[in-house]
Amino acid sequence: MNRTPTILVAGFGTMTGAIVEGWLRAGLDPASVTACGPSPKPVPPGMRFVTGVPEGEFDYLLLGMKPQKLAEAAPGLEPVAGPETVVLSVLAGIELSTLARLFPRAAGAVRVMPNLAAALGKSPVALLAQGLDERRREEVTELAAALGTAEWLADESQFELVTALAGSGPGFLYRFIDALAAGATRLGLDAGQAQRLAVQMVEGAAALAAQSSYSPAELARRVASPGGMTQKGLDVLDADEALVRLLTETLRAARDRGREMAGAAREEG
Ligand SMILES: NC(=O)C1=CN([C@@H]2O[C@H](COP(=O)(O)OP(=O)(O)OC[C@H]3O[C@@H](n4cnc5c(N)ncnc54)[C@H](O)[C@@H]3O)[C@@H](O)[C@H]2O)C=CC1
Ligand SMILES: O=C(O)[C@@H]1CCC=N1
Repeated sequence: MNRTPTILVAGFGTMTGAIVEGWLRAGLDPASVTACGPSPKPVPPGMRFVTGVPEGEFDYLLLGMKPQKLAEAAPGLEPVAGPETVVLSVLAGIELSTLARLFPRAAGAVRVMPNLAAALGKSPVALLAQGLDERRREEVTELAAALGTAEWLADESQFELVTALAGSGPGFLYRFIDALAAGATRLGLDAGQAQRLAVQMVEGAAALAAQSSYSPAELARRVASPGGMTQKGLDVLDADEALVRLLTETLRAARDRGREMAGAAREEG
């Protein structure tokens, strides 16, 4: 990065905490990050927390409160979002037009959708922007890349679906891991051992999928020896496309809730 940008995090919670952890891990100076909110929160060494809204200008205002709290918080934050400030929002279901309405003087607005693996620099980071010049777009890409893999979207209509996949996705995967362990426990394995085996298996399998030249479908085929055990299990998941149908409905439900929240925020304007 050509400069160390100053960042105000409004709403220092689970997600923005993971983002800041990822940035610090990537070498960002903690003194360049300030967090603010209604009540004091512990922050990493070298970083500042201000109760309320601090004075001054920041290169970025990162919004991290619950989407339903934005309308209440925005008027107090607007004074810090001047013509040099880019608003970054991880808020599910808050559209660029809502951000532009609430922060009309800002240099631009970016929807950023990571997940909690941002803390490890291993999150996909979906991005969609309005009003950014090329220099700020490059800087935003670098800030996102420090958290994992930056992925610019061209079309806001896909954003809630991408949120369901990349943002909510870890929640679904954790449920899957839990279900694997629960299934093994029901079949007789010790619960703690089942959970350890399931987590270690997923860690290795995901790492392999991420670096392999084979697609996940091909990797599954390579695990399943013809006439062997894995194929019998896959047959259960594949019967009537059971798993694909279940996950399509899972993503649809999450996406539709995002659209609902977007509609509610639009109507508040
Ligand atoms: N948890 C996750 O995995 C992900 C969350 N997100 C988004 O991140 C946002 C926050 O979610 P979490 O971190 O899970 O929630 P959280 O409850 O952990 O964090 C929210 C923070 O906002 C603060 N806050 C409340 N009212 C405020 C106000 N008026 N001004 C400033 N700060 C205020 C709270 O004190 C809290 O620290 C949501 O909008 C969500 O859509 C996005 C992607 C993934
Ligand atoms: O559950 C939510 O609404 C947020 C969005 C993605 C992950 N958590």
